[in-house]
Amino acid sequence: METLFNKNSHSKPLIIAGPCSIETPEQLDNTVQELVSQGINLIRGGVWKPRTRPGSFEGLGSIALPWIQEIKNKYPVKFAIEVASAQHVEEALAHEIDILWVGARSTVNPFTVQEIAESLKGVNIPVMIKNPVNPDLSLWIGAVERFQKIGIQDLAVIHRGFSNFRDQIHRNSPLWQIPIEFRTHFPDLMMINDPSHISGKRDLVPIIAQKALDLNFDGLIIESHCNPDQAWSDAAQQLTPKNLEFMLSQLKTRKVKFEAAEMLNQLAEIRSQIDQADHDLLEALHRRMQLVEKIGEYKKLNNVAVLQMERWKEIFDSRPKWGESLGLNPELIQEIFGILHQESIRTQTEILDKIESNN
Ligand SMILES: O=C(O)C(=O)C[C@]1(C(=O)O)C=C[C@@H](O)C=C1
Repeated sequence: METLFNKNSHSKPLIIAGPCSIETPEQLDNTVQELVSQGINLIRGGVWKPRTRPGSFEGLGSIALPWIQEIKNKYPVKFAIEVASAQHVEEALAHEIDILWVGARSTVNPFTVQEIAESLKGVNIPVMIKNPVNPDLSLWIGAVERFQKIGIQDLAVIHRGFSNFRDQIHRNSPLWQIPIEFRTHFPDLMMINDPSHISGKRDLVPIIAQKALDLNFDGLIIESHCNPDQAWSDAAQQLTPKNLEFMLSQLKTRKVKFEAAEMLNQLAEIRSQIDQADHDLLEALHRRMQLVEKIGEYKKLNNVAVLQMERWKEIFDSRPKWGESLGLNPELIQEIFGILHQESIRTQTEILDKIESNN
């Protein structure tokens, strides 16, 4: 079966672009015309828009669907929209929509995901699943599994970032470690980045998009509008098709792997040094834990509390400084020692409890 989301059939990142929301037939036509002239043939456009608060533009709904059909008759494009219910799916299929996506607010709800998946039983259509709004890897994995179980094979996922309370920079925090970990579970699934929703402002879009390519994402879904400042939704983050074209021309695509033999030799050499450094690190860690256990026994013998705030504070203050003088990021060192201290407490508590129960 021919699939759209096949990692091996795309040499360049897959680009999906289009307006946040479909507003008028003219806005849709003008935007698509410009995108097509740049060679973009996968178009996105919001029809039903789940908004955080009432009063924001929630999409035109069903009346926009025939406009999409007209656009598809006029231009050689495939069209993607968001669906959030079985009813949406039915209407989208009736209007020959080519690609569906499940939004971040739907992915959080297994009932909704299941409903959408079941409405697609026996249908051969590409589906993209956005990460849930909250940073919950299992929910994202679960959503993919629900579609796989129903038999949907042409699947991709979209990393659109996660809701946050105080991230001053991003609209949705990228928390890159989550999509990276996701990929360890589904290495063959295409992972598409959505720099528009992560950044929330157009100046930041290229930076996020480049970071995604540096991390080997397979594609980008980007909001583009013929007149972004007048957009009915997400005005601050949409790019004109011209700006999008410029941005795409500036992005550097990276090779997935080292290829040349000489590079591979050098890489193998440096990696073996890393192996040695990691080994040293683990031995040092082992030594530290043995000393911590020794103090644990001593604390038990003398009936002294596990937590020693003064000493801990001294460590917490000094280690980041030591690290910094070696050129290491002090915040990282603080985090590492925080984890080590938790482990010391756990180990020593175990020692104290164990000896006590033997008495
Ligand atoms: O110095 C001690 O008392 C220890 O047990 C070691 C250690 C540590 O991990 O460095 C562990 C627990 C204390 O709160 C302070 C420090």
